[in-house]
Amino acid sequence: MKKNDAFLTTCENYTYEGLGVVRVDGFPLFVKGLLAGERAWVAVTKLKKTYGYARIVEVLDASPQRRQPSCPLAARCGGCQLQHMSYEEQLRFKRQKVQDVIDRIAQLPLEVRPVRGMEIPYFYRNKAQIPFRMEKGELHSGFYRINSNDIIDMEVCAIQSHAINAVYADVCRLLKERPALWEGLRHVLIKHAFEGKELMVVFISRPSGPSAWKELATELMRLHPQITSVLLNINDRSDNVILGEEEILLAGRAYIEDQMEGLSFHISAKSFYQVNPPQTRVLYQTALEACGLSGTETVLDLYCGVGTISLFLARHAKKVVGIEIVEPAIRNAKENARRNGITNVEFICSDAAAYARTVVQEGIHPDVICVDPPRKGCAKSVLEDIVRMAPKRIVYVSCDPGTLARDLRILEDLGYETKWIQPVDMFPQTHSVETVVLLSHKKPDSTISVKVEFGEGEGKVPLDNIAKRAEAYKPKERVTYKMIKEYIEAKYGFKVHTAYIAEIKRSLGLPMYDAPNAVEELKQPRKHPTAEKVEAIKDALKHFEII
Ligand SMILES: C[S@@+](CC[C@H](N)C(=O)[O-])C[C@H]1O[C@@H](n2cnc3c(N)ncnc32)[C@H](O)[C@@H]1O
Repeated sequence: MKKNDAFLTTCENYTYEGLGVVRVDGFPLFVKGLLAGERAWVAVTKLKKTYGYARIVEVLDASPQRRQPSCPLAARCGGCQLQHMSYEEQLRFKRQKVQDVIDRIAQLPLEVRPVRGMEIPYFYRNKAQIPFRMEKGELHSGFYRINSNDIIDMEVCAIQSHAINAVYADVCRLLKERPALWEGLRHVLIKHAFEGKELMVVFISRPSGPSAWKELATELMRLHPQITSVLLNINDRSDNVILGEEEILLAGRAYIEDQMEGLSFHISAKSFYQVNPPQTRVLYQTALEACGLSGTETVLDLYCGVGTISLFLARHAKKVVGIEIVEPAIRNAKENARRNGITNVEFICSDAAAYARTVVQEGIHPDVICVDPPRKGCAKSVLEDIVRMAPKRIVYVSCDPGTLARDLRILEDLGYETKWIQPVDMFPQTHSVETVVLLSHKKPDSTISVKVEFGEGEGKVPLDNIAKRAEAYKPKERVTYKMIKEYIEAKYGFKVHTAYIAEIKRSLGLPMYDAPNAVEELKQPRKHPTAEKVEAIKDALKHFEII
């Protein structure tokens, strides 16, 4: 087989990212836009040792699940990957995606429940982060082209809320009239509180005086009275981190206010808030069901963001403690508790791992532990400390099935049994899926291998041992850039530059080693990795247990 060879073949199923999978004499080819069951002519575009990529030349038998994408940019934009699939097929694909990792990585004999989908799977996003760039004297904005850093000019997005689309249109128009602001502009972030009917606009720029921005903010608020917060965020970093440290309030207040299920929330520019409001209710309802609260339980909510799940659960529990690493999010969470008159909740700004360690050392045993970590999942030490706390239930909310499956395997081995797995579609039209899992203590006759008593004396583990064990989890082998590059090439089929790996490591605050071929001065400005490469590098860093 070689590049451009064409084959008549039938699509069997999908990859993790939703590409169609065909086999030619057993050799797998991944085809963008091809649906399961479709017979098509495909032409090879790229070949690797064990797999390849192909493009559709002609679909002969189109699937009844094929749809005309409602967004004209769908084929080029990296934002949505599944607009060519009916929504029913998207849900089927997502369930299978979770099932595959449960079978393969978690190795659990469990059937994943059907995905809880939404009624109208468009215009649902309450947050847009749009890159802006000046090129050849013109201002461009939109989304990144698939596998690239190029911007595709976008006017309307099919998954952002209508209000965000309307504000974005005026932001573009007003910016085009003010070329003095173009040079430093990097991104515009727009957040929309659906129930609160408020909007926040954040201009993210290199260092820039606020006066011209203030004038723009005033004009924007005049056009859209629902905008109650306009900020200038200063970001002079050279990596892919979107928001900088410094924030200047241009107009209104520094947060917006939203409501959900009778609770009200303050959301600031930097705090995490679920992006699909109708489905957030479904997600939290599912988490509540998993917690099985009767009103007498103490609950630990690790990775709590602005405290939404904590406050949601507090109405059904005796006490909830929420842990979050981002300081402004914890400030919002405390304010949210106060404003909602909820007194049985406490919020603590801490790294989840450090807090879990303290709870174990103090011998506290919450009845239920809920975790909702970022995509990288929970560190192994967090899972072990959770098990040491011996809760009756663990509720795991996850936005990455791969890391979820890895963590479920660890918890299973430590004595916690997965009871059910419920995916919820928080991101229609994209290949991402959220999942809620209930785990509970295995029956008394089964072994819990890490439940130990701490302290001095026979049969007890001295507290010093914890630190020693934590040390043992650090990667033992010095992982080289070459190993990271080889892993990425084998898994993703593309190469990444050493400088990109270094950039991501730096942005994550990881230790840097001397690069033997580093140069003092660059001949040309350094390029930045595409979003896809950033993900691949982070995945490799996770694989080698560097993060
Ligand atoms: C997926 S969000 C969940 C937020 C919240 N549960 C919600 O539904 O809105 C993950 C949160 O974990 C926080 N986080 C990331 N790393 C953390 C760490 N090491 N310790 C504590 N919180 C962390 C992030 O800031 C983010 O708010």
